[in-house]
Parts: sequence; C-alpha cells; structure tokens
Amino acid sequence: MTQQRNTAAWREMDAAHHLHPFTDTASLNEQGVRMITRADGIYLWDSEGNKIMDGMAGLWCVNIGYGRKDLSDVAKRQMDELAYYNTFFKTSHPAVVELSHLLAEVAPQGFDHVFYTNSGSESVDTMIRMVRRYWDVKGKPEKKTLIGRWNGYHGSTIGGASLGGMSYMHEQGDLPIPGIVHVEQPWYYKHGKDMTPEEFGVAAARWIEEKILEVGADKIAAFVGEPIQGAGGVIVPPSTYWPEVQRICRQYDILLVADEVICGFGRTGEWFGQTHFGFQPDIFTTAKGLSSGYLPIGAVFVNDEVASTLAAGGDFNHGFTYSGHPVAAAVAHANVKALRDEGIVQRVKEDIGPYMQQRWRETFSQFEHVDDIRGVGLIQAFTLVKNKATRELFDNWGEIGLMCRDIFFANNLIMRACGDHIVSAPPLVISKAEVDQMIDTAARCMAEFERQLKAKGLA
Ligand SMILES: Cc1ncc(COP(=O)(O)O)c(CNc2cccc(C(=O)O)c2)c1O
Repeated sequence: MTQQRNTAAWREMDAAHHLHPFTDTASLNEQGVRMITRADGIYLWDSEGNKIMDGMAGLWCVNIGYGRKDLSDVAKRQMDELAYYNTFFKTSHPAVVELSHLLAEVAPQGFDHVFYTNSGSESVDTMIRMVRRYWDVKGKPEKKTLIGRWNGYHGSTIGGASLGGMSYMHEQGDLPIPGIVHVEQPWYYKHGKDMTPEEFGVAAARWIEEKILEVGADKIAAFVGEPIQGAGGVIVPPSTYWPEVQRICRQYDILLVADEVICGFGRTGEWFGQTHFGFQPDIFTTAKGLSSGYLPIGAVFVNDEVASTLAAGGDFNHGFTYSGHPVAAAVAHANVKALRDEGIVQRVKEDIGPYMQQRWRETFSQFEHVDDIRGVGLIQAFTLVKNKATRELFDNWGEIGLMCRDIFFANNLIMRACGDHIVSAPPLVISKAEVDQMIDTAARCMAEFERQLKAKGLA
C-alpha cells in the first residue's frame, strides 16, 4: 500500500519530482495537483475525500469501469506465475496466446493476426513501419507516404505525433517527419457550407483523392484516420464519408488504416468503430479499451492479406521488450472476455448508448451557446458557439472550452474540453441513473457557464 501522506505533502513532492504530460509545469505547480487516490465503477475519490464522477473513463480508456477485482486477481495470479517473459526468440506464453485467440474472435471478419505494443502511440508507430514494410515486400518501396488529417490525434511518439494533425505538437520537435502529409478533417459544422451532410461526406473524402493525385498514388502507402476523431473533439463524419474513403483507397491501391484506440472495444456500440461506419480497413490500431487502462497494452490488427505479405518478407525487424507482456495480456484477456460475456458492448448498442444520446441531445439543445450536439454509443460532444444562427465560434479557440470544463470540475464532474468542443466518454458500464446524474449535473454547470459568459460580456 502506498505510504499515506496528506494532500499538501503529496503536492509538494509531486511539484519537486514529477513531470506531467501535456502540462505547463510552472502553471500546474502554482495551483498544485488533484490527488486521485481510489476509484470504483464510474467514480473517483481524491485525497480530500471528494467523490468525482468520471465522465471521461480516465482518458477514454476505462471501458469496463473501475474497481474490477476479477482483473486485479488475474494480474496477481499471472504475476505470481510468470511476471515476465519476452516473445522475441521463438518463445511465447499462454497469456498472450489466449489473448490473441480471443481478439481474433471479437475482431471483424478477416482479422486473425495481432502485433502487441504498450500504448496507442506504439501501435501507430508499429503500423507506420508495417505499411512501409508491406510495400517493400510488394516490390513498391517508393510507396512510403502516409496521409493523416488535420486535427486527428495518433499519439505522442515521433511517428504518431507526425501523423496526427495537431500543429501545436508539430511545432515542438520539428515535426512532421518526412513522408507524412495531411488533409482537412470531415468537420461538417465548420466546412459543410450549403451541402447536405451526405454531400459533404463524399466531398471530404474526395480531399483525400486530391492529395493522392497531388503526391502521386505510386508514392502513397496508406490513409490513416480515427473512425471518430476523439482528442480532436469528437468529430463524427457523415455516413457517406468512410465508404467513400474506402472506395478511393481501393481505387488507388492504398492501404486503409483505422486508428481504433478510442473507438475500439465497444465505445460506439460496436466492437470497433469501423463496423459502425461500415468500412473495412486493412490494418487497425488499438490500446485503451483493450485492457480498460488497467495495464498498458496496445495491439495492431492486420488482415490476412497484410499478414501473409509481411510473412513473405521474412524478418520484420520491429518490436518491444514488453510486446505481449504476460500480465498485461492476461488482464486484457479478462477485460475483453468480460466486455463480451457480460454483454457490455451489446448494451451500449441497444440500451445505454441510445439512452445517453437521447438525454445528451434533449438536455443540451436547450442552451443558447451550444450547437452541433452529436455522438454515437457512449462518445458524445457539443460545441460552444457564440451564435447558433450564424454558426459563429468564439474568439481564441479553446479559452471558452477551458472555462466551461473548470465549472464541471468544480462540481466534481470530469468532462473534457477539446478546444471549444465539450466531450464525454464515460465507462461503458454507466447505469441509466448515473447517466441522469451526469446529465443533470452537467446541465446545472452549463446554466452557470452561460451566466458567467453574460457576466463577463463574452456573449
Ligand atoms: C486515436 C488515438 N491514437 C493514438 C493515441 C495514443 O495512445 P497513447 O496515449 O496510449 O500513446 C491516442 C491517445 N489519446 C489520448 C491520449 C491522452 C489524452 C487524450 C485526450 O483527449 O486528452 C487522448 C488516440 O486517441
């Protein structure tokens, strides 16, 4: 058990030693961290005893909810038996074999092979190396360039951050690396103009075709996208987008990659977002919901044609010390088995997902500065706007979002501000009563937010 100290002592030690991700350290240390000490179901508790509703499932990852002792029991048993061995030198172990078999069962048809990593970023970097190796083996080594999207998010490694379209990341570290280009995102609210959503979906997909023709199809290795852009603010493409993307990739002989790190393992009500949107990638990357965040693990799923091509190339010189780590694999197996056998994914599709979407839309449509209310399954969002009628956004994109998010935090509700998009992705086990509690609390916060907007003369 971690040594018990009071909040002030922990804050002081954290400020003295701990560098946090995506953080302005000086600013954080002025206010001090919030010490999260335990969690259960969809709730967190901090070191001051506050009970907090986690509307974000950690970082979009705790799909099965907190406090599952069956998962911690599995971790202990596996650790006591085989805490670690690698899968490099013609060795394997039961935990990773059982997980691989289960993943082939829950994956869409034709995905029977997985490569293991420790995170979503490592899954993305693995995919980048895989697609380039694939074209080498096919005798088309000049097909190296990958297409991503502006405001897409694919992690923080040099490859993942380059493939992502977050310019504030590119500015730090001279990114993107060569061989990665971007197209505009399928954000209908901002770019749809006078098109119907269906027309816009096709038009946005055609931006990819334009980029292919600009660079040259003989140079393009793959197109990579999240079924729904998560960290970019839950950008849900029109229904016509992904089928057209797939058609274009097939026409120009380009691999189609889905980054399912957020959308995977039940978030949309399907096992994977690709199924919800009706497209078949050649490769897809996962992490987060694979283990529900209980231990770090990621997996890259490849279809049978990609698997056989990579195999034909002999050694694929890539992998990690912890690829297929026994304890992470055992916990992921227990997690995925529970998501399936307890009907958690099915319930998102048939019951709690539709309920959340209905409550989310009917509640937030009442607010003057909320528009583009959207969501699928248990991933939902809305955009804070200055003027709904004209779709005018607020100045200084992101400032208003943080102001709104802080009101949620002050009311012990965790939601995420991605720019001026307010997003939520709770554990998939959230009950209807907890949805009602979350929505009612958020509605009170939104009323306070709009009061503050007016008081500050911002609207
Ligand atoms: C689609 C996608 N791909 C890759 C990654 C990288 O995964 P790792 O972090 O495990 O390397 C992600 C991660 N997504 C992510 C990670 C951390 C914070 C937030 C946020 O929205 O604040 C989102 C992601 O959402």
